[in-house]
Formats: sequence, C-alpha cells, structure tokens
Amino acid sequence: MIDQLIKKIQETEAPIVVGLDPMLDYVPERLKREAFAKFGETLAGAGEAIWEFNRGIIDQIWDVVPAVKPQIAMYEQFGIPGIEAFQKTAAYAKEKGLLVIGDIKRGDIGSTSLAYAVGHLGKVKVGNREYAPFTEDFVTVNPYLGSDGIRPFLDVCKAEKKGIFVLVKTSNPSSGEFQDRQIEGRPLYEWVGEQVSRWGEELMGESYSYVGAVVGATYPEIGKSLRKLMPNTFILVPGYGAQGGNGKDLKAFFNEDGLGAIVNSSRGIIAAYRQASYASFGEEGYAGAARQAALDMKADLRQAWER
Ligand SMILES: O=C(O)c1cc(=O)[nH]c(=O)n1[C@@H]1O[C@H](COP(=O)(O)O)[C@@H](O)[C@H]1O
Repeated sequence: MIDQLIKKIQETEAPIVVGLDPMLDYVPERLKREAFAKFGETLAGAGEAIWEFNRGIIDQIWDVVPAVKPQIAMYEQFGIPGIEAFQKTAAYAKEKGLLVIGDIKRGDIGSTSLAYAVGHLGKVKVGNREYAPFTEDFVTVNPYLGSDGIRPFLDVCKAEKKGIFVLVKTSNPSSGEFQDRQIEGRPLYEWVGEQVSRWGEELMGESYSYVGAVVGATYPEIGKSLRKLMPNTFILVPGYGAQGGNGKDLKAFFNEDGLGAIVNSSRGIIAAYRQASYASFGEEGYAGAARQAALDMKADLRQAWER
C-alpha cells in the first residue's frame, strides 16, 4: 500500500492528505436542512449531513490529492449513524481512487489490538465467511502499550498489504509532557521513532516501509532529527494550516528524493469556505473552496519537497 501511496503522490505531485473531520457546524445549511427533512434533527440526520458534506468534498478533490484521512472521533460522536457515515465515506473515497488513512489512533493489549487490526485493515470471520467491515488502507496506531500492542497490526498489514502510521511526536501543544522526556539522555520520541523504524524493517515496500510514523508539522526541528533517524519511514505530518504549520517549515520532513512525507490538513481544507481568502465561494461553494485550498496547499508545499 505504501508503494501505491507513493505512486499517487507522484502522479498528483501533491504529498497531501485531506483530513475529513466533519463538524456539523461546517455543514452548509442546505445540506443540513435536506438531511433533517429526511431523518429529523437526530443522530441519523447528523450522520446523513456529514456524509453528504464529505461526498461533496471528495467529488472536488479526488483528482488533485492522493488520499483522505477520516478522523473517526468526528463520526463516533454521532453514534451508529456516525460510524455508518465513516464507512460510507471511506468506501466512496476508495471508489474514487483515493487511498484512505483511517485516523483511529488505536492500540491495546495484543488480543484487543488484533480485533482493531482485523476490523479496520483485515477481515473478520463469521462462521465460514469472511468480511472486511471497514476498508481503510492505513490506520493510525498508538504505541504506548509497546511491541505486543503493535504486533497484531504488523501481522494483519503483512497479510493484507496495508499500512500503519505510529504516533511518534504529536502536533499538539502538550505533546512534550511525555514525548519529550529524556530517557538515558535522549527524548522518548527518539526511542519510539527508532522502534518504529525497526518494526518497519520486516514490512518494506520498494523504498519505504508499510510502517509509517506520525510527526507533527508544529515541531519542524524535531521533524528534522526524526527524518534522519528513520530514513525509510514515511511520515504522516498533521498540524499544517489550522494548527500553524506551513510549507517552508516542512522541508526537513522530506528526504532528498522529494518523498518520505505526506502532510495532512483537515479544517484548513474542508472548512476553507469560512476563511476570508475563500469567502467568495460562499457556503454553497464549500467543496469548490476545499479544492482551491488543496491546490493552494500543493503550491505552498512545493518549496518543501521540490529539489
Ligand atoms: O494522527 C493524526 O492524524 C494526528 C496526530 C497529531 O499529532 N496531530 C493531529 O492533529 N492529528 C490529527 O490530524 C487532524 C488535524 O486537523 P486540522 O488541525 O484541522 O488540520 C486531526 O484529525 C487530528 O486528530
């Protein structure tokens, strides 16, 4: 899957993943009205509204970016209808040729991690049949429980040719509380990064591993040191746009080959129509604004990856 991701990044010349983190607030009034007319102001109505919102965005961005990253919390908050919207979104994105990174941030004791891995990346057995309940190509994984919490994800990835992105240094302001702690003279994120690189050795694609890392755009200096520490690890870089990351800071996340990183923007793209610079699109033009914001991000990132 990592090779397919790289191929799509090269085709689109856009190391960009559009984060599908729909808040009901972002959904234009007309879409909400239509969804509520069908299902009322209910969880089902909310699920329908965010699904239609996502569909509009996917229709506008599928040809300019390689991937989307639906963040499951934004769907889970609406219960079962929200989860249905998550799955419909992932399936539709794939139908349109996009790769799907399920942002689920899971990780537990081995047996529980296996259930997460099977459910999101693999197939679950029911009697004599097998089902793929969710259809992501990659998921995000929390490494806090250690190797036995990661192992099931590696096994399922091997069987299914899918991938994971393991949290190494997150973009949020408090990420340093634990992740920057010095252990034997080095920050914890380096220990984790090194381990991610090791896990990745058994799951190599052509030049990068199926086991990627998450490193926030908001810490470019740390991105630079981790890039060197994990040369064959693809880095998912969230924190661009709404959290303050920008193109010129991101050069160090990329390797000399111009590859090695994919940058996420969620609110900065899907809610672009609410920003002054895209206001001319209006609420009805939210999806067109998202396309323009993705194209503008591509231009901004060019300075980071072009050699
Ligand atoms: O794993 C992630 O994607 C992630 C890791 C991290 O360190 N920081 C981070 O913001 N994210 C996710 O990336 C997205 C960022 O959203 P925006 O700030 O709106 O672009 C959200 O879905 C976050 O959950």
